[in-house]
Amino acid sequence: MALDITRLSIRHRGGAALFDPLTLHVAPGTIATVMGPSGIGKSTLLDAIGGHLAPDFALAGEVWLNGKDICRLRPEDRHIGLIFQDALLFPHLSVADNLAFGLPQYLRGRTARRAAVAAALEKAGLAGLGDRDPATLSGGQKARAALMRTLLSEPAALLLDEPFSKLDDDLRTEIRRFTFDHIRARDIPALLVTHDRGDAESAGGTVVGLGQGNPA
Ligand SMILES: Nc1ncnc2c1ncn2[C@@H]1O[C@H](COP(=O)(O)OP(=O)(O)OP(=O)(O)O)[C@@H](O)[C@H]1O
Repeated sequence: MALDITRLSIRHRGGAALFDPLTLHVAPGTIATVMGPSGIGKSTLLDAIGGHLAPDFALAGEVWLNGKDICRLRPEDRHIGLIFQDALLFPHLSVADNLAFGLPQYLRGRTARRAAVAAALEKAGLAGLGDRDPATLSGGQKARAALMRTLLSEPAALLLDEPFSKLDDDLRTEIRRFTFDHIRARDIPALLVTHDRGDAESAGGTVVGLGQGNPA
């Protein structure tokens, strides 16, 4: 299923629009990149699509996913996965339990759930590390675990907010390839916010620049 954004704009209540209306088609298995100056509203755009827009912002336009306009749906009904700059793993859960947290409710039975987590750990190069405390993982291992947890929830689309910006150069290239390969393999649309040209080139999809004051 594609992600279709139609004339989306966000306004601070009582203020001007953050950026010119955005229209963007993101095909399944492709990664579109959103760039633009600091403060233009890139993270706020992802908040709006994910359903986490702060109440002091107002939204206009449409976001279509799975054949419906998701703008009025609760965040949990949108089935959108989020990946942030910090690999957000729960510190009080083991690595395996972190991944299990992403599993869909319909997957019943301890054996099936364990098998799904083991397969994901293996894919992420984390086999044997399931019992670890997340704090003992390296930066790259944390990033791969966080991605796997999100993918296990079977998102219909993925939003990535500067996901590689805290990784050093070698790791950045590796984790970027790992992340993009998995998105393509899942055949879901993804939207990437980044300041890095290399990220945008590696994503290989449409690149849009958010701007202000251009005629629509
Ligand atoms: N909760 C909030 N209430 C009021 N203004 C906010 C709130 N959150 C963000 N803003 C403002 O909204 C604008 C957009 O912020 P946002 O974080 O989306 O920008 P960005 O393009 O992601 O920036 P950066 O590239 O620096 O991360 C900024 O001017 C910011 O100060």
